Amino acid sequence: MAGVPIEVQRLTKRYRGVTAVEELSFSVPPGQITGFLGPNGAGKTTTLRMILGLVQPTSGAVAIGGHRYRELAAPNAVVGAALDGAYAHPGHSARSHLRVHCALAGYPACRVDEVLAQLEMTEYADRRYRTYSTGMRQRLNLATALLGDPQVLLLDEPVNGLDPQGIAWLRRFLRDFADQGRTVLISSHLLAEVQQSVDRAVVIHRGRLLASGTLAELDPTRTGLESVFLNLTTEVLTTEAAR
Ligand SMILES: Nc1ncnc2c1ncn2[C@@H]1O[C@H](COP(=O)(O)OP(=O)(O)OP(=O)(O)O)[C@@H](O)[C@H]1O
Repeated sequence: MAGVPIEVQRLTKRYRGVTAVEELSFSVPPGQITGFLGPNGAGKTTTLRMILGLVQPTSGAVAIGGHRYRELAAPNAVVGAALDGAYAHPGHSARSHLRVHCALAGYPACRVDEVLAQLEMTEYADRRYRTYSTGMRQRLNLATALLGDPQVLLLDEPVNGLDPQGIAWLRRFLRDFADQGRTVLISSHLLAEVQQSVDRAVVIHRGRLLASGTLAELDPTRTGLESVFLNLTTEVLTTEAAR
């Protein structure tokens, strides 16, 4: 299958009294890792949920390979997602959790062993979830997202709670995934950490786009995305104050 890009087109989401996302547009190309960055409350999770059709936008649209999520014939085989807060039954093992998800989605049962091996989880696959470290739990979320062998991977804050080894492992995994021509979008509020893992970034603040592009475009002097972000937000605040 040719690469599957994501196009976010003027997305807006308003809750009663709160504008979570406003007129947000950006592209996520295949074959690369795109960071979706911004501080807590910037609107990252709401946007990811709108991409997945879990939250209805107030206005705007998302195209995944040219289609809306709900128009995809086999959405889980196109887009795999691990949103923050996903969890398994504490008494289940990774293997039984994956078997249930595999059966529910109608994937061949062999996907469970394939994904466990792919994510190097075989060693603890039969232990109960309640005994898992944060890193193991994150990895199970990722494994669940991969069951349908998707072309697109959306991960909400995948670096949270990982130790340096876990971050390095995830970085290698995502690079390999993107090198196969697949699409990766990972959200994070840890700009400096994620900078080392991504090819491009979409930076948002208060639901609005601050900047998007390759790392070279966003940070030509290599001062780091954190200072780029601080400069951009200072500009926004100064402009707002001058109005
Ligand atoms: N269901 C909801 N009802 C009302 N407000 C909401 C709802 N969901 C999100 N919000 C608000 O929308 C804004 C954006 O939240 P969102 O969770 O998308 O941000 P985020 O960038 O993912 O932040 P975090 O990293 O803290 O999860 C916040 O002000 C949040 O309180």
